[in-house]
Amino acid sequence: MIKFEQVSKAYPGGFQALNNVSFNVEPGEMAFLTGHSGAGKSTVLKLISMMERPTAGRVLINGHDLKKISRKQVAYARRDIGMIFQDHRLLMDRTVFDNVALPLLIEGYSMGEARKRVQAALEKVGLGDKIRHYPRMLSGGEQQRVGIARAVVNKPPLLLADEPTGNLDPKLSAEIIKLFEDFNRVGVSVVIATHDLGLIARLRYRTLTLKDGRMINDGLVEENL
Ligand SMILES: Nc1ncnc2c1ncn2[C@@H]1O[C@H](COP(=O)(O)OP(=O)(O)OP(=O)(O)O)[C@@H](O)[C@H]1O
Repeated sequence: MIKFEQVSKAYPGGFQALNNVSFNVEPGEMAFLTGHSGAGKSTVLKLISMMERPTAGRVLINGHDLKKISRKQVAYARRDIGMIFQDHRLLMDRTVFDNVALPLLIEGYSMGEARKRVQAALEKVGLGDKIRHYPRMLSGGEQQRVGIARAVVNKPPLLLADEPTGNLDPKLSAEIIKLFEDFNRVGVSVVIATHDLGLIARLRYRTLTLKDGRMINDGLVEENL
């Protein structure tokens, strides 16, 4: 699903955010990506989602070398990736429906089809009765769920989450992780970047650990601690 081959990334100005990073994520796998602040977690996610390009090495998604995807093709290729952010990035002056429908309407779905799919996505995240609400009427955990519904509404095979539980207490965090597990159980590949080691220690998932831009460990979390 995801393959990094000796990937390095230097940002303009010369800062080396990633140094010779190699790893694979198999189709249907769920993995955590961890490391200290500034270790390079977000950079890995940005390279997968084509928001940044590597300065060396290759990133492959489903066998496609992302270097060969032109800027024009990026939006099309991104449809296979659902992104979830810590700050959820919802449009606060739009309803839950408008927020979740956005990727579908951009893709050209009819309003009728969008309505069906948005309702189904909201039901999967437990918010079937909140379609007409505005995000500010929802709790932080519920807002994060709307962000997840928006990420999954067009059924991408890959979900990338950047600190999805960063603003939530442990109980709500566990509920959000459970949602990712539900999607993973039906075959979606999931990569979650987090520095919450307590959260991942309770779960037995593969953990990729970055330190100063290098991959220092790739295994179950017990091996990392
Ligand atoms: N656009 C950019 N331009 C220059 N430097 C950048 C840019 N984006 C990130 N960096 C630097 O690259 C390094 C890695 O950043 P990255 O966001 O990948 O880390 P992270 O592990 O996700 O950190 P955090 O947990 O704090 O979000 C940091 O030192 C950061 O300052």
